[in-house]
Amino acid sequence: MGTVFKLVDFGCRGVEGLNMELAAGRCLGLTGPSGSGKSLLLRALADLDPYEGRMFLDGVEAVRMPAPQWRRKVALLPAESAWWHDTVAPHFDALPASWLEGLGFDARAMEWQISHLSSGERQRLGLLRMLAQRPAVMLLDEPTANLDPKNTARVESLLEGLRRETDPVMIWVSHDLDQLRRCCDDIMVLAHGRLTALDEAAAGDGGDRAPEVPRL
Ligand SMILES: Nc1ncnc2c1ncn2[C@@H]1O[C@H](COP(=O)(O)OP(=O)(O)OP(=O)(O)O)[C@@H](O)[C@H]1O
Repeated sequence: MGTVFKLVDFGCRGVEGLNMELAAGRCLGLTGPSGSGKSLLLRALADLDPYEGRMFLDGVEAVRMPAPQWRRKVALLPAESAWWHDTVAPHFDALPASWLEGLGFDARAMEWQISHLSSGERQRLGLLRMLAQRPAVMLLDEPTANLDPKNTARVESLLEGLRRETDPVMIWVSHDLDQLRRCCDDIMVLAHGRLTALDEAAAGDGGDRAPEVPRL
């Protein structure tokens, strides 16, 4: 299977010189100290913030695609999702009932007032809204940060099922290393403007060496 998502000399606020290839179906875990730039990196990958260098999806460079089209394909789940209608339903064109149930909702959730949602409900519905776009690349910014263990398990299970069915690329930001070990193929640490494999970072082996180019 060919490369799906590729970064060449990619840089944004806080990260530079990033070269990476993520094949379809791969999930990259991304962790690092608070304020190290993980959210900013995801925003740049979604073409929501300025970046340097080049990024490609299935060989098509981002600059060759209208930004809204890129963002539908390379979709960001932000830590705080934005809502613009009064109720849930108008934010969705179509949503499989199994996904709704998988995250612990029933059809009545579609009628709920946005202003009445708990932070965990917003987070889970925000994830469903992103998934409903059927993106090729999912940029998940702490997707279970507001959730209890039961709902965390629901989210992990739904995403694992989708990985098996539709082969998206995922970049999953979290401070929970156990979660990243459960859900991701590889884990990298963002610190001081560079990405390092978790094992290397843990061994304090980063030194001044340039990080390996991950081909995942
Ligand atoms: N629009 C902005 N302009 C300037 N600086 C910003 C902007 N947004 C965030 N920052 C700063 O950039 C740094 C990285 O922020 P970012 O939100 O990416 O961190 P993070 O690694 O996701 O942190 P956390 O783990 O706490 O969520 C922080 O110091 C933050 O204050």
